[in-house]
Amino acid sequence: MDVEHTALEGVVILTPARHADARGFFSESWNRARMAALGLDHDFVQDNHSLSRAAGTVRGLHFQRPPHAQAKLVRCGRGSLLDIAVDIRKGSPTYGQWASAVLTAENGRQLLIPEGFLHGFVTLEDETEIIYKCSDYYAPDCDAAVRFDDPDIGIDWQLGDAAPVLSAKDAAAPLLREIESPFIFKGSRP
Ligand SMILES: Cc1cn([C@H]2C[C@H](O)[C@@H](COP(=O)(O)OP(=O)(O)O[C@H]3O[C@H](C)C(=O)[C@H](O)[C@H]3O)O2)c(=O)[nH]c1=O
Repeated sequence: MDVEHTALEGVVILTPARHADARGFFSESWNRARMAALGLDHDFVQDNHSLSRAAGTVRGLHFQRPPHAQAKLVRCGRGSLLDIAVDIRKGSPTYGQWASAVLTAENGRQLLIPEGFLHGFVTLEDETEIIYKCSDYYAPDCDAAVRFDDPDIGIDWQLGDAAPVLSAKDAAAPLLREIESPFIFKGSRP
């Protein structure tokens, strides 16, 4: 499996091996022992899968507050998307900074996002499906969001002049500076 680190500590781009043959390919999209051997283990308990019909759909920037904070392992099942992580760990040297990866059904790339980060994505083509593992269960009372277009974060969503397809919840989300992040930076991983 190929492992590519990003500017955000703990946010990692993974590309599992694909075994191609005349029928197509086979890939172990997640192997807990292999992730543990890389020091990237998380106790995932829930798989999510969503379909976005139109290119230019933005979902995010979301997180769940403790005690139900979630690490996520994100991949694209159909189409293509730009996946985004934003560091909101207070005291982090990269607080408010973002990292991205283009995930497509073709490239098989995945983005690992630890607890303490916002997650969002924009679809790059119609009929895009995202599939991702979460390290805690859905907890609506802990569900939280930050504006996708927060100028202090300054994400390039590659939308050009087009307005995104956005949920009412996401359109009404606060700016990062308007929330109190519940996450504290604990220094580099051991
Ligand atoms: C997240 C979630 C949602 N739902 C229900 C609640 C709503 O009835 C419906 C749509 O929920 P929402 O509009 O929050 O879905 P997204 O906008 O795709 O939100 C997700 O998108 C960003 C990118 C994420 O990383 C999070 O997993 C999550 O916030 O699914 C569930 O039943 N279980 C769940 O785990």
